Amino acid sequence: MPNPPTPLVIGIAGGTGSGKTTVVDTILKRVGRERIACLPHDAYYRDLSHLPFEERLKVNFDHPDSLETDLLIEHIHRLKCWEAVDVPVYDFAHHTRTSQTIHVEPRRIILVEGILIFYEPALRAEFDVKIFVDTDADIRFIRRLQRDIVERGRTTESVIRQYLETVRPMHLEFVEPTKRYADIIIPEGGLNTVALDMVVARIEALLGREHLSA
Ligand SMILES: Nc1ncnc2c1ncn2[C@@H]1O[C@H](COP(=O)(O)OP(=O)(O)O)[C@@H](O)[C@H]1O
Ligand SMILES: O=c1ccn([C@@H]2O[C@H](COP(=O)(O)O)[C@@H](O)[C@H]2O)c(=O)[nH]1
Repeated sequence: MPNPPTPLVIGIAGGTGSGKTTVVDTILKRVGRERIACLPHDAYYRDLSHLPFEERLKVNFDHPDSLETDLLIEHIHRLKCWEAVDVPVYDFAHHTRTSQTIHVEPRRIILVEGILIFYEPALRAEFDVKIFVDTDADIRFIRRLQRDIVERGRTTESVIRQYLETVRPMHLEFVEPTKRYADIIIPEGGLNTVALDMVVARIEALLGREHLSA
């Protein structure tokens, strides 16, 4: 029996609200969920249940230290060795890790998504393909405002305050500069069908070649 091929690891970065999740969803739909293992960096936010709720609100969630990146790297290594992993489930309304996990089986393609995934060299080195979703800040802010109120239990005032105090300055310091590491930059995110056609075709070509040589 030949050894199974090492999975291909694709990183999808970009600012908050840029359309990363939409890009991931499109790839899952078009390539097939059964062929892809997904790891959102968001799931690896540190648990803040030891802090009173008021203190949690003061945390800078856009600084690289707020995420347990070592655990994400460990999970990528295990998936690359064809071992399953249990991914934490993060609660954005309470800023805590829940007691649940999501069991992720190893697949030929590993998709990793997050605002800061190209920042730390050790994580950046894991990616075979690096994609940056590039969307203007005003559009990203409007999308975030709508999403955080509907899905993350926030008020308009809290979204604006957080954006001005931490999200925007951290984006300029830690996210935007990592665009230079990208192999592919997708303007306007998940509905850019021309760019997504090219990414999907590349993945299909890789999987197809394996199928033919199997
Ligand atoms: N190209 C687009 N045009 C319009 N709305 C979009 C587009 N891409 C994403 N959205 C919407 O914007 C919001 C944020 O997108 P999402 O993919 O979750 O961004 P991210 O994962 O980068 O934070 C979602 O409500 C999504 O439906
Ligand atoms: O407890 C938390 C943890 C994170 N955030 C914010 O989430 C975004 C990243 O998620 P996207 O889906 O890429 O928007 C980041 O900007 C953090 O500020 C939070 O608000 N609360």
